[in-house]
Amino acid sequence: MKTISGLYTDHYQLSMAEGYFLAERKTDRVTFDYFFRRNPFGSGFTVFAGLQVLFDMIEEFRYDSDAIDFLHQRGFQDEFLDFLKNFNFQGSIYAPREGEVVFPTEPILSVEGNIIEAQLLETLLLNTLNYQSLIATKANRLRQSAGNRSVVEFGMRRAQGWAALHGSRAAVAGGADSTSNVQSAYTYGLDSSGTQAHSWVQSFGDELTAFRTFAEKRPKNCVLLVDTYHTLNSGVPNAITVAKEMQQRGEQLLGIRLDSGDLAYLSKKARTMLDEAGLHKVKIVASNQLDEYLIKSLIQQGAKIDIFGVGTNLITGRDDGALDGVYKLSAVNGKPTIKLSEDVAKLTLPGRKQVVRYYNGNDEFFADGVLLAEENSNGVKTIFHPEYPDKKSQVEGLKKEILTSKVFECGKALVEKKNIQEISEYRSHRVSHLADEYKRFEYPHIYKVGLSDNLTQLRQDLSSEIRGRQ
Ligand SMILES: Nc1ncnc2c1ncn2[C@@H]1O[C@H](COP(=O)(O)OP(=O)(O)OP(=O)(O)O)[C@@H](O)[C@H]1O
Ligand SMILES: O=P(O)(O)OC[C@H]1O[C@H](OP(=O)(O)OP(=O)(O)O)[C@H](O)[C@@H]1O
Ligand SMILES: O=C(O)c1cccnc1
Repeated sequence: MKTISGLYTDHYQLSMAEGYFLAERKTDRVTFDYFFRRNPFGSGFTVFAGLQVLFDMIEEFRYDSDAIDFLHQRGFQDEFLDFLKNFNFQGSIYAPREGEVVFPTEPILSVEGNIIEAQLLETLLLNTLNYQSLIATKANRLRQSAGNRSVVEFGMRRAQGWAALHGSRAAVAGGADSTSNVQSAYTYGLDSSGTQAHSWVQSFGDELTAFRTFAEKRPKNCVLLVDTYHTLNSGVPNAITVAKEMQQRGEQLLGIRLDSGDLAYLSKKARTMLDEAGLHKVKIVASNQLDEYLIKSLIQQGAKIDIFGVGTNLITGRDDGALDGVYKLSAVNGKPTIKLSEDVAKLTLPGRKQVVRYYNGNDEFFADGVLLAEENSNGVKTIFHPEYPDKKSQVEGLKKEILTSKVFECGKALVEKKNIQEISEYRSHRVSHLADEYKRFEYPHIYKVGLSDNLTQLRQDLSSEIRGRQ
């Protein structure tokens, strides 16, 4: 299958691009903002992920002769197609680092460029950032539940097709330790790991022979699946026999895997049996429709599980099909623009903006302020609720940082590429700056995102001006 990055878009983006070109607007300068309106999974925050993948894809965003022929057949005009032949994105992108903790309403990322290049990027950008941020947020919840135990992503077989390639990467960025997805591990430098399936045991018929053969042929990182016939009567005893044989050869059985039944009960029993056989180092892996709530419950039940394998619920972002991130036009040729809505929550934020993060006295994140780009953040004393401006927070004198900076310019990323481990560490470090109330799974405290006075005023003025014209 040949994919052409420039065609990785919705048809209407190309229709508009052609329209802008033919209307001689190709030099118009615009700003688009990426933001979402609701944290997924009822979370108190979202983990921003996918940025480096987006950069790689933008750097390759081109139209080769096959793409041009294809668009020609679909009725796009020669003049526009000649323009596309030389297309490459030359705009700028402002964003936080991948792995940042982000919140609804704030413009997480802004694209500045000519109207055609900024428009053509929309679908690719939303497709990449929405899905990876969704999965990274889910993985972070699993990480929170699992504490210092390991989490392995097992979901490729249940993913929405090729989404698994990005999903596994986002899972590791969000806090999983490794993945079963070999393609994603290869593409993105992730740790891959795995155990064995029931088919291995079934193919031998005799469980002991199955375990023994696996251990003899693949002694390194050997994990035996113990629930094909009877976990406590045959699986664990046979694994113990093989573990002892391995010990005699100077080898170490890494673990056993439980994949059905009461995982708390079975893991405790299995741990006792392994310990009584002196096999304290053999780890217990558990899988079977796990999620962050089940992992929390298993730990509360005293389950003796060292490694959680999580598939379906992680890679599909259950129970949220998507992060609702959108890409909205906020300025044209230096002039702020707004999209009106009867629903105040859906009014867009006009103009070029910056996001400032404020800290409280305990070095925890206190609130985020959305300011106009030209504002001096030192002059901003108060931020106002985006829907109810009567609600405000004082931010004068608080420690602060500018969250977004220029990260892409003239067709190239400006920031050094981080490996997935570094992205995950950054996420972990940033999450540690959030107070526990925001990390609660049920009804977390709502983090404050406020607008500066100037931005509130600009939004109000523009809305009134446009409504006055209707
Ligand atoms: N101690 C426990 N507390 C809460 N939930 C558990 C516990 N043990 C297992 N579960 C979960 O209960 C669900 C059903 O487990 P069960 O063993 O019935 O699975 P199953 O899919 O029917 O088994 P099989 O794979 O053999 O068909 C799974 O999601 C499993 O993770
Ligand atoms: O349950 P998940 O979180 O999605 O994790 C992945 C599942 O995939 C494998 O099972 P498989 O697909 O072979 O079938 P099974 O569930 O019937 O064991 C594995 O044994 C896990 O049970
Ligand atoms: O390695 C495993 O045990 C594994 C991998 C994918 C799905 N289920 C289990």
